[in-house]
Amino acid sequence: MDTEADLFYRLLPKVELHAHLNGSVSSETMETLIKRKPHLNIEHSMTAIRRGQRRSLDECFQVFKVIHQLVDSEEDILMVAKAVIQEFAADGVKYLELRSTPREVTETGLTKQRYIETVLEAIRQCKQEEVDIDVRFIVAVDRRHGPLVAMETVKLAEDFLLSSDGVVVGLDLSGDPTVGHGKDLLSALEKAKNCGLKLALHLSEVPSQREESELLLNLPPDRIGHGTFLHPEFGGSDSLVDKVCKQNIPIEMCLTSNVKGQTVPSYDKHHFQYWYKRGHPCVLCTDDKGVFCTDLSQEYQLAASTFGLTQEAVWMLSQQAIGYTFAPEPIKQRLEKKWAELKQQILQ
Ligand SMILES: CC(C)=CCNc1ncnc2c1ncn2[C@@H]1O[C@H](COP(=O)(O)O)[C@@H](O)[C@H]1O
Ligand SMILES: [Zn+2]
Repeated sequence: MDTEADLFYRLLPKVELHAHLNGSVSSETMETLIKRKPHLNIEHSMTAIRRGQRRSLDECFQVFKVIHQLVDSEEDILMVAKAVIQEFAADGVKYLELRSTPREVTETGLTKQRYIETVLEAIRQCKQEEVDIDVRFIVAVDRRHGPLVAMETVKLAEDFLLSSDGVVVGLDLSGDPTVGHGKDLLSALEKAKNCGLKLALHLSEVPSQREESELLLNLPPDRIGHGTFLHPEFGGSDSLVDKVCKQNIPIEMCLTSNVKGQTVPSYDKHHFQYWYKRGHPCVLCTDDKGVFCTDLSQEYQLAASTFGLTQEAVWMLSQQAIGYTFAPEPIKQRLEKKWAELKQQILQ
């Protein structure tokens, strides 16, 4: 049962800006998928990292391979996307930017175009069913697939930017950070930026990406995912920190993901502290709520208890996130209004 403190975090209106679709599948939905495909012999323990468990980055990426086997048709994607949106709404998320890598699967006839269309259909159905959440979509580029695929994905994202009635807002760069180099993807990312797609890039998620981060920060991205190793105490550099600060680029922080994926040794050592203290734009996110068995309320609660944030400070954190969304100005104003209306009821 929820305690009073839990209730505050659940009722707190929240903005989620860093959520990978296939990493966000809940254990309930996973049960359904596993039952649908018994021949794959997949057990639940292969798709989630539970409380107290830690995995290497490599092992974490193996988990996505398993999930991708379970989610490989239009029917699966529609079900998974609708469930994920409904779960975020039930957790008090009022605005969600969902991201996903379009895939093609020959056996099921899935194409990258249909993949995106199906996610957009899920968003449309949730809106029609009056789920209390505004959802936008960020098309993801998996760095492992190299420059040609990246360019193809950008073209697809550009088409949807023009035809999706404002639902497709940006481009993500993600995938195993130890594979490939950002320099090979620069021209695709530049093209995306030039055509009006906002850029949300995973940056310095692992050590030894200084050179790549310098290059990508020159674009510059509109938001940074993780940015764990940007600052000098974590092996980054003053020049990287300067660039991020001068351009005031918001950083998406995913505490549990970083602790369970072992890029950060413990919650209290998380780089959230470094940036938050400087007054830099920080936004708390889940990354992969299904894989890491968390939700956004829990991430806010963890940040508050670890770093001693008052409820007022937590409220500010969630409200400021509105400013870091890729939503157009009228939507931001609508969200500001919603936060103002809820403030008196929730913040005592
Ligand atoms: C391994 C670990 C600690 C994960 C958290 N950090 C991550 N870093 C980079 N890319 C990611 C991460 N989590 C999810 N992704 C990307 O999101 C994909 C899953 O969601 P989707 O299929 O795009 O819908 C993964 O295959 C991967 O490309
Ligand atoms: Zn991520």
